[in-house]
Amino acid sequence: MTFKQIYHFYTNTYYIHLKILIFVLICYIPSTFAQSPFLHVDEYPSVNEDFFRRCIPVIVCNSSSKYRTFNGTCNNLKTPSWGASETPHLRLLNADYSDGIYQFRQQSNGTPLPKARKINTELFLHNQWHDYDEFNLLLMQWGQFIAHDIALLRPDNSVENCCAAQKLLAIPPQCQEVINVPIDDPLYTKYKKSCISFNRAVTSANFSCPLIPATFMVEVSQYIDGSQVYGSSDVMAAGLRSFINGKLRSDTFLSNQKTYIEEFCPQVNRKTLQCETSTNSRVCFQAGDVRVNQNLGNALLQTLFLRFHNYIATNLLYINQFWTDEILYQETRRIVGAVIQHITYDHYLPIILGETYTQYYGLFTQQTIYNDKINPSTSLEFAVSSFRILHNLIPAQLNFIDKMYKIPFQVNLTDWMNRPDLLYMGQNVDWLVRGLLETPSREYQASYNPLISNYLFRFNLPDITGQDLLSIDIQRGRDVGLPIYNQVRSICGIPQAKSFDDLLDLIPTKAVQILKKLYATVNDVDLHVGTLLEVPEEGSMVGPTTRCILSDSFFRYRYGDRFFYDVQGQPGSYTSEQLKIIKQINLGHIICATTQLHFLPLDVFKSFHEFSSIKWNCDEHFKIDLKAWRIFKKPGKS
Ligand code: HEM
Ligand SMILES: [Ca+2]
Repeated sequence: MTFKQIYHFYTNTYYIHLKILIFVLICYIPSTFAQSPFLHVDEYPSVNEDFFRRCIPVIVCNSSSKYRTFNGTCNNLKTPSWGASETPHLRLLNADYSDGIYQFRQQSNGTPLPKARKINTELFLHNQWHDYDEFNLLLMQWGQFIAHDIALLRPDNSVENCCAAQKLLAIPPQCQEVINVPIDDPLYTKYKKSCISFNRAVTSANFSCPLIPATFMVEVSQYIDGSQVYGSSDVMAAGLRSFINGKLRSDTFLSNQKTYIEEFCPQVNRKTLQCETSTNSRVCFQAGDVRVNQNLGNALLQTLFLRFHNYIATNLLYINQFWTDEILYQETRRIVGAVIQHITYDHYLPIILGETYTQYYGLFTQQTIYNDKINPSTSLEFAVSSFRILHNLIPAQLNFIDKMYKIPFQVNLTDWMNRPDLLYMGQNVDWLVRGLLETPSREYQASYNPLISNYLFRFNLPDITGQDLLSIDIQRGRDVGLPIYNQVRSICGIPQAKSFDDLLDLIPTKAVQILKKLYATVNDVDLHVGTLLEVPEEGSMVGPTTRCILSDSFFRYRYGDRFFYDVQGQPGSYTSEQLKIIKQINLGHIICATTQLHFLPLDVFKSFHEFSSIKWNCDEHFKIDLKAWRIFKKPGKS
């Protein structure tokens, strides 16, 4: 072939067609992955079908409804209870119990598993710790806010102190697995503390539906739908509404400087929610999620979203004066839910999982095509381990930062649990928002901070030594019968380890040496322990097994949600103008709309660097224009 012929060959029409074909294939592959990701979502999960057969009442759906139900029913019209509150979790793998039903699993050689607290002190607690330069605490806090949208597994607290119950002749079943403290514990031994109270989680039996093996229930709507703001039942939602102009009930008062109105979640009697009652504190908020008061950062985001709802409702009324309270409330709720989804998928997940990976997996930048075969329920592997891995980002302290960017004070997160009083004082809401924006996050690493590893809930318990969140997470995994680490590796396409040394592909040598001492075999290592030790994947914050389980869940919450904000062809799907507005909104818009902060970085999850970052004016860069929601005609009039 002469050069001319070669040139001609490569430029002739066949070749151009070939190039088009290759181009189409390249474009098509990612969307194929979107339907069939690495962990094949339809292949593995099992849910106790008996629950659906025996214990779910008949649900009648209105398929033309524009709005979600509060409990999540009727999202999937073929199986209306999928993703609903008070339905079981998915299990990606079968329950692992020594009796196949409910008793904690044992090691392969028949001995008990190593103590959860011992695992923490030997493997994790004394690791050096460091902060991220790149991301701030708002990123961590967003994670918890989302966790409360999709997961709630309640401990059975009908016995208050399970440690005290150990002395009873017949130990109540929910107290049978307290966290025993080793005699040489570096902290608790000093206080003569030998037991951390642990209440096993409620099962379907507590919902009059006893099943085998133990079946655990998600008590909130499992879709990302803002249920932490609105509630997961009709009764709860009604209790939070003002029934005036679409707004939520709130407590308002004049700010310290008497220049603006401060708005907060309404208050309840301290004893009714999980607020701490022993001190003189007086504030206890009510919101769509019972954990609203759990820590200051979470109570802060709940406050901002209450304010954001009322801000949007007020603006919608302004442009559609004839809208009733019901329309204003429902349309606002849809916008708030859409914004929460948008921030989660377009801003949060790309940081946690990696931008390329989320794109590849269909979690980022793609249009959502709803698939009614995808079960949107929360998996136990996700809720009890993989998403909790990000507990390692929680800081020990929170900074309050004033207008002059000075830090008037700092608090230990663990000193203010279930006690949101501080938010109510002075300009603390604004100061804490600034604190979360300006403080670097704790870096993803193989440990939790020493305060939540030792002093969790210290003021909410009879003794001031507190609890250990990492031990609780490990123990909770055993409580719900999570599969072992090695098995989860395997469903994620990572080679199953035949010996401890095979773990060296993902886990550092020093940690593998300690695992060898703690566990009898590699097939005994807890999921939470193995995944917390994994070194993060390039470009992502988490290790490969965690990334696999997180992606599986966020894929379900998106493609299995008929009301996902960009799904087309459903009653009330958004117009392209409305979608454009939703996609412009980030957490910065919400902060600007709900606080007295006037300047923000464009990317609010990134740490601010004095010399290299720019702050942008709220009025110019974070405005929300709702004119795409303007209706020109009154409904019912032609
Ligand atoms: C801000 C400080 C936080 C504190 C003090 C905290 C504390 C807790 C506690 C006490 C539990 C219940 C443990 C049990 O009894 O089993 C829990 C559960 C959980 N946490 Fe956190 N957490 C925080 C932040 C986060 C973050 C940043 C994430 C994820 C990004 C997260 C994800 C979860 C998940 C998924 C659950 C299980 C929810 C359920 O199914 O009930 N948390 N957390
Ligand atoms: Ca929800």
